[in-house]
Amino acid sequence: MKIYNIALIGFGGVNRALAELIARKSPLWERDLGFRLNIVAVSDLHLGSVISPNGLDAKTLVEANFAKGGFGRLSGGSGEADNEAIIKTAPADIVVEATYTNPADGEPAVSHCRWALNSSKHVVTTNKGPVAIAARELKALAKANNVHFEYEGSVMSGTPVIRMAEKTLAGAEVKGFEGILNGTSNFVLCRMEEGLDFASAVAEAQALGYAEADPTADVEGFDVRLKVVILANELLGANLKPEDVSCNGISKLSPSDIQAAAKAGSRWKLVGSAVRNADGTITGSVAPKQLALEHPLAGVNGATNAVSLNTELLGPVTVSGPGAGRVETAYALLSDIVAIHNAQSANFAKEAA
Ligand SMILES: NC(=O)C1=CN([C@@H]2O[C@H](COP(=O)(O)OP(=O)(O)OC[C@H]3O[C@@H](n4cnc5c(N)ncnc54)[C@H](O)[C@@H]3O)[C@@H](O)[C@H]2O)C=CC1
Ligand SMILES: N[C@@H](CC=O)C(=O)O
Repeated sequence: MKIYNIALIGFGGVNRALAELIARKSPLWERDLGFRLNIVAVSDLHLGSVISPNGLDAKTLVEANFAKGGFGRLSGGSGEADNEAIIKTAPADIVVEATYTNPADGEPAVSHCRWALNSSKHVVTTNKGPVAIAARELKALAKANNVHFEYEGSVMSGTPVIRMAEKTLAGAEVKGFEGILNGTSNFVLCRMEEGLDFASAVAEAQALGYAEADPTADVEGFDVRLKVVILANELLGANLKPEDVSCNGISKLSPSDIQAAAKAGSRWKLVGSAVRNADGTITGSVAPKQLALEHPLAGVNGATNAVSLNTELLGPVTVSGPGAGRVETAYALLSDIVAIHNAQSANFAKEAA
């Protein structure tokens, strides 16, 4: 049985959900996926850090109600989050980066990824900052160190988009895309259609684990802008930076705008898109759009996301599924680890042949 030692950087909603899944699903994963995940270190700004070379019990980690600095009470623990030491020295095969997304410069997560890759540890992350801002550098670093940098959860949480488009649609020639790429803002728009006020709808999205640490990123479109950059760079071969993508959010939409759209047989949606122009340049944008009810994105509700990829050979291909949520996003981390495991198993098989 293959065992992957993992270090969790950030122990908020997503990484905690991954630990919960490890506690509940390990026997199933051993049987169906052929590996076991062993948590050897955790570091969190609020809780501190802990290394345990033999592994920490996932159930205990999740169930213990740690106070601020609480990891300091554990054997091998400290009340401070010493991310750099944890990432560089913990006996981990895989670093799971799920600290907060910084839309400005991606830090400190970019550094977390660099430290891990330079220590020849694989990185799986749901953090959009390092992917949107430093993917080229981090992919090159991963290649140089013969490890993987995987980030399926950075767009549409656990719903497969990046790997699906790259692997399953290889050769179909993606020319552009448009989608609903933020669960919080879509949830807020839907709740406002039901009569809730903006602030209460945002508070609900926070309670459900959909929103960013600072929900301004959700409602002002900054989060979608990062996702447009990620998809454009991955699927269209662009080299966009966040500041290249025009960005408007939903915070200026009033309840009367929303009611007026309903009367006119349409709905407001926050749409992220990118297109390859005739001269080969790529243009990306984020903007609220009033979509007729017949539009394929108009019926997408709550924290569900959807993206239509416009391909040369198939026309539009639309993927829809959860765009946010703790367990849904933890699943993306598992899917990244499965991808690493499958690639490694294929390599071993090739070497053995
Ligand atoms: N929750 C969701 O639905 C989704 C989240 N993501 C991304 O996944 C990441 C994690 O999301 P959540 O767990 O929901 O966020 P969260 O806010 O619940 O947890 C983040 C955790 O990271 C810790 N943290 C912050 N800065 C740190 C640092 N410098 N060092 C160590 N720990 C630090 C915080 O104390 C907190 O416990 C974020 O980047 C988010 O944008 C991506 C897709 C969906
Ligand atoms: N806050 C984000 C989480 C996923 O990226 C969202 O609401 O979509």
